[in-house]
Amino acid sequence: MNAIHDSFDVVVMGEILVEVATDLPFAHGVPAQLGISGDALNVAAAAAAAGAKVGLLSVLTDDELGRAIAARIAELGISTNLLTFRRGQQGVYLVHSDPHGEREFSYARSGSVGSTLGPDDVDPAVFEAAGAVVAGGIACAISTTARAAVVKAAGLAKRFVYDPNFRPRLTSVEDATAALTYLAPQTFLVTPSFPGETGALLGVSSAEEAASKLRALGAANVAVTCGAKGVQLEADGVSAWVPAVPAPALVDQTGAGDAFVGTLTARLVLGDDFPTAARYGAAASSLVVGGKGGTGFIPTFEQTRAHAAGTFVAGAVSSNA
Ligand SMILES: O=C(O)C(=O)C[C@H](O)[C@H](O)COP(=O)(O)O
Repeated sequence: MNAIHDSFDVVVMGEILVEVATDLPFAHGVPAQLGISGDALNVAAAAAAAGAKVGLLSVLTDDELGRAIAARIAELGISTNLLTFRRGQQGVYLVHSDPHGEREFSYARSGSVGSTLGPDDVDPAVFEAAGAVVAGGIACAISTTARAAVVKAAGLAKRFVYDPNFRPRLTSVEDATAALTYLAPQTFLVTPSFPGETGALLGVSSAEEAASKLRALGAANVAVTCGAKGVQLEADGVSAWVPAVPAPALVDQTGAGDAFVGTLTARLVLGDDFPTAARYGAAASSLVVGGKGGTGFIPTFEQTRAHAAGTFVAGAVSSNA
């Protein structure tokens, strides 16, 4: 066992993407902003900002670009010890945000180096020791090896957190539902979004029903994110509604769900109870939408705490990309 790896509060796994973000419909082309993102990095950045010691298991290209991405990961306060470098091509995605902050994704990632993540990359010593392990439906969708890596991690983790993150351009409803159903009994926490994922993957029409159905499938705890309204919790045997914290600025919703998951997971591992941790998650998520792209603005925990308490100064939102 490697002592460096023993003490991660949170380990996140998945593919890191180069992000091309634009306000214009793709048909109108540039201008666009370049960033480094992907669900796993967004979650890891939020967890690190929330005070957790975070490791990110991901595969990068063994070249200048891979090293530049690793430098950005370190800058976000995330350990680079779990990164692996291999020959291959870096995955890219384009995100178009409309004036209401809604987004559309398009991908160039088929066969990418990130999708070569596999079970051999999952070191049992690291995953058993972590306070929590976070993985999602995107990792399950990008390749059979990445899905096998998630399954192995779920079997090792003390607290396995699964975000279904259904992406119709990457996977079918059937496969995404199968992954969720298979993994649910091993989860400490599942974080679907309402109404999109809960309708498509669970066939339910309310957040409460989604939580009950996931509990019946074996999930220990559930947090159903309901966008700008709030979060339905079914946790520690108690149902609770956590209202959203209004966003001071709306630029791009990309990464809002991931910021919630990362902050919630970090705060739970650091000892907060579910409603408190979810309130911080909601506050972080409502600040992240003030920046463009998944990691365009990651609030510090001081900013998140102030926002959760209603004392955040709106002018403080600015890009820290
Ligand atoms: O689709 C993918 O593969 C990505 O990883 C792109 C995005 O960075 C996250 O998916 C954003 O997720 P939200 O927090 O739900 O906005």
